Formats: sequence, C-alpha cells, structure tokens
Amino acid sequence: MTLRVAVAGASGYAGGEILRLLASHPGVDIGVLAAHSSAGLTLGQVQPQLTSLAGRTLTETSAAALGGHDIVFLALPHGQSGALARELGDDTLVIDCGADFRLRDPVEWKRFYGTEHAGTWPYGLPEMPGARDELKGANRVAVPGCYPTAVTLALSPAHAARLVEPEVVVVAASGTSGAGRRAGPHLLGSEVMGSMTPYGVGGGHRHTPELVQNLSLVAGEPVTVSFTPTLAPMPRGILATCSARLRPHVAADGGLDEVREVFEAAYADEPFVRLLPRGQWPSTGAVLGSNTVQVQVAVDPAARRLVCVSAIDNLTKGTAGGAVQSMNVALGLPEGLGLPMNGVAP
Ligand SMILES: NC(=O)C1=CN([C@@H]2O[C@H](COP(=O)(O)OP(=O)(O)OC[C@H]3O[C@@H](n4cnc5c(N)ncnc54)[C@H](OP(=O)(O)O)[C@@H]3O)[C@@H](O)[C@H]2O)C=CC1
Ligand SMILES: CC(=O)N[C@@H](CCC(=O)OP(=O)(O)O)C(=O)O
Repeated sequence: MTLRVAVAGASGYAGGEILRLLASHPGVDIGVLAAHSSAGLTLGQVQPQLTSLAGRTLTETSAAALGGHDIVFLALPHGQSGALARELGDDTLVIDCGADFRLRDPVEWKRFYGTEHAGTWPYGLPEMPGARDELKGANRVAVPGCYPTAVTLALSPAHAARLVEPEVVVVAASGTSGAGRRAGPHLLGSEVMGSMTPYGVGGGHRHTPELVQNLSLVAGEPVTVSFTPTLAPMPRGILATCSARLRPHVAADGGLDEVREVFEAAYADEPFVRLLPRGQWPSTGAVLGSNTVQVQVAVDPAARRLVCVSAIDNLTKGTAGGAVQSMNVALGLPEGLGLPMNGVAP
C-alpha cells in the first residue's frame, strides 16, 4: 500500500530536501506541495534540482489543502505549525520540522522563542534511548534541531555510561542553509565567503534548552551546556566539537580504549551512526547528502577531558533525513527506507 504525503514549506530548503528523499521512497506517493509566497509557481522554478517533480504546482498552505493525506510534513518557520496541526485529523501522521513541539518545558520555550508553548510531541531522533518506542505508532513527530542532532549523537554514549561530568562545552560550525532560504543580508555570499563568525554566544542560542533537555534525559541528571554556534562559509553541514571533563574513575592515560568500547557498543546496531576508526576525523564533506552521522572520540590526558566530534548534513540527517527516518519508525516501515547512507563527494 502506498501512502499519500503532503509537504508544506515545499519551496524552502528543508521542504526541498524532504522532497528529494521522498521522491525515491518506495512507500509513498507525493501529493500536495504547499508554499506561501511561491504559491502558483511550479516546483521546478524554485527547486530546480528536483527534476522528477519539476512540473508540479505549488499551492497555498491551508489545512484544507493538506487534509486527506496519510502523512503531512511541515517545514515552516517557527510558530506556524501549531494552528495548522490542530486542524489535521488524528488519523494523519504530522511530522514537524520546526521547533514548535520539541521542548518539554513551556518556561524554556517562552524564554527562547518568546511565544506561548504549543505542546510537546514524540521526539524524532530514533537513536536516542527510548525514542523508538515513543515514535512507533505515533501520529505526531517533532523533528530535532540540526545542532541538537549532531551534539546529542556525539555525546550521548558518554553521558549514558557516566564517563563524563554533566558540564559540557560545545562549539559547532554550520553551513548557511541552516538559516533557511529567506535569511537576511548577513548571509549574503559576500559576507560569509572567506570568513567565520560565532553567534548566539553566551547561552543565547535557542538550541541550548534542547541540548540540555536531550543530554539530561540521557544522563539521568541535569546537564549544563555552554554552546557556541559558528557560521561557516559552506552551504551545508555541521561539525560539532563537544567536550566534557572525565569522571575520576576513567583513566586519562589509556582511557581511550574504555571510551571507544562504550561508543562501539552504543552505535554497533545504528545504521546511520558511524564511529570512525582511530585517527580518522569526521568531516562535513564526507556526509554531504547522506543521512549518516560520523563520530570520533579522543581523550585529552593533560586536560582530563573527553572530546567528541560529529559531522552531519544539516539538511539531511539534521532535518529531512531525520524526519523521513522518524516517519519510517512511526509507520513500522524498515527504518532506512528511502534514506541514503552514502554521501556525495568531492
Ligand atoms: N535549514 C535547516 O538546516 C533546518 C531547518 N529546520 C526547520 O525547518 C523549517 C523550515 O526551514 P527552512 O526550510 O530552512 O526555511 P526556508 O525559509 O528555506 O523555507 C520556509 C518555507 O516556509 C514557507 N512559509 C513561509 N512563511 C509561511 C507561512 N506564513 N505560511 C506557510 N508557509 C510559509 C516558505 O514558503 P515561500 O518560500 O513560498 O514563501 C518556505 O517554503 C524551520 O522551522 C526550520 O527551523 C530544521 C532543521 C534544520
Ligand atoms: C546557520 C543557522 O542559522 N542555523 C540555524 C539552525 C537551523 C536548525 O536546524 O534549527 P531549527 O530547526 O531549530 O531552525 C540557527 O542557528 O538558528
């Protein structure tokens, strides 16, 4: 049986990537493609890379247009999903790529997003402990932010095994597509090419509470996160460098064997997470267009810190790939259906 899928935000970066993946997914038929200012245009005019769907026309976004589908992907600006989702029936699987339903704490939502909290849905990161059970049969899914995907998968095994203290420092570089297609002049090519700059420094980035939420759940104790995102002059990719102090029982000299055993066991059965061989480091170029997360770990004996590095494609595993993977889990389909494990290189 093929399932009918609608995509809202089809003219945006996340929507385009969702469609790229769904176009080769054997279990779905692509139905309505909805947009906002691009309504009336063909998909080929705004997403010329999507050849097989180029002749399809974009319609206005409304619950009426999206209704009647088995699955609806929402790839809209923050705050746009709640009202729309309420109008879609419980028999529709709604997968929201925005932030609206990710956080559990309404106070943290208000502090970072400034509006009333819309609610909390099952979290679309299947590799997180317990997530698959919550996703199976779910009719609503909140896809994680791209930085939280990269950081959570870099650090979770270390927290779950209590290898590190619950105080984490993260510096992560993102490609400019993370800011969406309608980002301001600070993302002009002439501003970003040949330059890197941090933003949201000092705990101000809205992904900080999501990182705290995820790592605290995995650790079973409150975790603090000092998070510094950085804009990198590339279209796609996130490289997250995360570190935390080793707990006293972990040997700083020779401790790497113990750490690697923990990470190997945690990711042995995860098709989309690859712990790299010793000495090889994650790179955004190697995961481009794939749903793969590359992870590497190191022990810094002098600083007594564990350093965990991950690389993802922010639009694939960081958004659309995570969304399709979660759809597969929710529907009881093979989890990797329609998802590329291999990247595009060079
Ligand atoms: N880019 C990324 O790496 C990631 C993005 N996300 C999330 O995905 C969502 C979409 O992001 P992204 O694709 O980057 O953003 P874009 O700005 O590239 O696209 C936004 C889309 O939403 C549509 N839209 C804008 N305003 C409205 C509205 N009022 N009603 C209906 N549709 C509207 C736009 O239509 P039109 O162009 O026709 O006006 C466009 O299709 C965001 O919530 C983002 O947080 C999540 C993880 C990573
Ligand atoms: C480079 C850049 O601007 N990145 C975005 C994060 C993109 C993302 O995945 O987050 P959401 O799904 O929460 O929008 C940012 O820092 O806000």
